[in-house]
Amino acid sequence: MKILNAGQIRALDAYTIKNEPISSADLMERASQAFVNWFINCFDVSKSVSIFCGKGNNGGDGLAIARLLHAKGFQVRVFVIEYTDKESDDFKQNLERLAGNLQVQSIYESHAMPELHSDQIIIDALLGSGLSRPVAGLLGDVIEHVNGATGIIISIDIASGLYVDKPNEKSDTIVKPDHTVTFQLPKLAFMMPQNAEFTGDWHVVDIGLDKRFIEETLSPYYYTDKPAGEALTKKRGKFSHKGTFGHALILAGRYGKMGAAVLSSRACLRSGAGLLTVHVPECGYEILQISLPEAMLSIDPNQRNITELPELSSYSAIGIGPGIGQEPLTVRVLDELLEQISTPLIVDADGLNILSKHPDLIDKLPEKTILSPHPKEFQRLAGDSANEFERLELARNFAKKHNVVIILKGAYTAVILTNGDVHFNSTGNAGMATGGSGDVLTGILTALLAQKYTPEDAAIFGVYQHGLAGDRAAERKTKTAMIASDIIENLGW
Ligand SMILES: NC(=O)C1=CN([C@@H]2O[C@H](COP(=O)(O)OP(=O)(O)OC[C@H]3O[C@@H](n4cnc5c(N)ncnc54)[C@H](O)[C@@H]3O)[C@@H](O)[C@H]2O)[C@@H](O)CC1
Ligand SMILES: Nc1ncnc2c1ncn2[C@@H]1O[C@H](COP(=O)(O)OP(=O)(O)O)[C@@H](O)[C@H]1O
Ligand SMILES: [K+]
Repeated sequence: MKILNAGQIRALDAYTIKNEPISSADLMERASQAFVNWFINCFDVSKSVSIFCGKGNNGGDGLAIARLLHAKGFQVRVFVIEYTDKESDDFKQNLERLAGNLQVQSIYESHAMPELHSDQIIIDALLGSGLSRPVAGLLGDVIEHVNGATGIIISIDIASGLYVDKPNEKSDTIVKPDHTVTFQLPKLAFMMPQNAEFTGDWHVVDIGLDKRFIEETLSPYYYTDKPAGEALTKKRGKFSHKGTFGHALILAGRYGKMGAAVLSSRACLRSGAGLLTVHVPECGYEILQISLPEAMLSIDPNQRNITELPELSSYSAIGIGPGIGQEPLTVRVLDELLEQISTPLIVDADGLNILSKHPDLIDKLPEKTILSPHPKEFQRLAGDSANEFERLELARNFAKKHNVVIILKGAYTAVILTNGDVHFNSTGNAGMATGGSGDVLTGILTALLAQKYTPEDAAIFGVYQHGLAGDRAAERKTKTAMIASDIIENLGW
């Protein structure tokens, strides 16, 4: 799924109206109907509804939704906020259509806010994708009032006050919805952790905007939903043998951190690698042999740390980093690896921390190396950013400059390709915020690279499957109780 900016969404609306063709009022009706279909799936008529409308098209949606919900038997109150004389045509038309059906209450002043009971559902139709400046005055007071209510809040298209595609100031007044029901495409703002309280759970409803226009509109932002994720699955051929699926090498673990080696290695085998060799310090010998008999070992001469690079010629992909520490001899191993490697590579965890401390090594990264930092590791690698939009730009520039694939981990993990395209992941949950989850991802990615997925596909697909396994684990164990091993146990495609 593509993610478009506010200007492109406007153009998409206009194109659909002109080319379908459909009147703008009918398109609004279709959007409102799509919202109502979602709504009646979630709530029954025992709930009463209060709808707060602005005077643009988002407000127009609110009025149309009021009429449609009223017709379904819901008890509906409609409030129009009189912050301006300017009204959109479709707003006006829907206001007229309400007359006789429902009484509209105007709010002129901040001290005259309606009472909101906890069993009421509040629909926020104040401002949508047309937001052009921070909310102030009466509208701001209405938003504060709505945010102070205890009932469920649902924003139409986007929370009022939230920009579609650029950062808000911390001081901005923005609705804090429990749900956002957004039209046609997810919005860039929803991907940013800083906006979590301004999106709630968000749901995309199809309003029939022009598919070809979406396809042909250039955007660097994509959302890896189920169809996009599943499209990358490679089938295992009937006559395949273990040689078909590559021989992965993982360099991981040191004294006290051997779990990282076990987790990444097990995840690698569970992700379909034909063969796996794990290079570990001597202290890892028994641990690995006993916990993961399917893996072969390459034993470092050093008891506690990785200090020597194994011979690389038999491997088809390499993963390095989980739990390796940053001892000088380990740094040298990474340096030698970068000099010698001729296969796809993923660098994670301490591997990334080493790169941060030795930036000369960044220039040695083979093209399309995958780097998988969490936010802190990325900050060490690329520096500070004022907000998450800026961080994303920093990561896009880093990926382009160094010709690497970056996996910026977190909720909606961003996979950033060497051309700067960003694929936000749709799977995963907060139960994955537990030690070792990242090591599991390293193993998955090493396995996919060994199976000849391109680095781009490996990153998008691996992140998607990692999150999906996390979702299955959360369902079986709960988000609280799940641990990284549960993610591995739920891998499979
Ligand atoms: N035909 C269409 O274009 C469709 C539009 N739809 C709805 O229309 C919305 C976009 O409509 P609009 O472009 O009218 O945008 P809004 O409803 O967000 O309103 C924009 C208006 O508010 C003003 N405004 C912007 N920021 C303000 C602020 N901080 N304080 C006060 N006024 C402010 C603008 O100057 C403009 O007049 C979408 O979010 C969606 O809800 C849907 O009905 C689908 C179809
Ligand atoms: N709230 C969340 N929602 C979705 N995924 C998450 C969330 N928190 C963490 N994750 C995922 O879990 C993994 C954690 O990786 P990382 O921080 O490297 O963990 P560790 O270093 O403990 O292995 C990442 O893939 C990240 O995307
Ligand atoms: K809204």
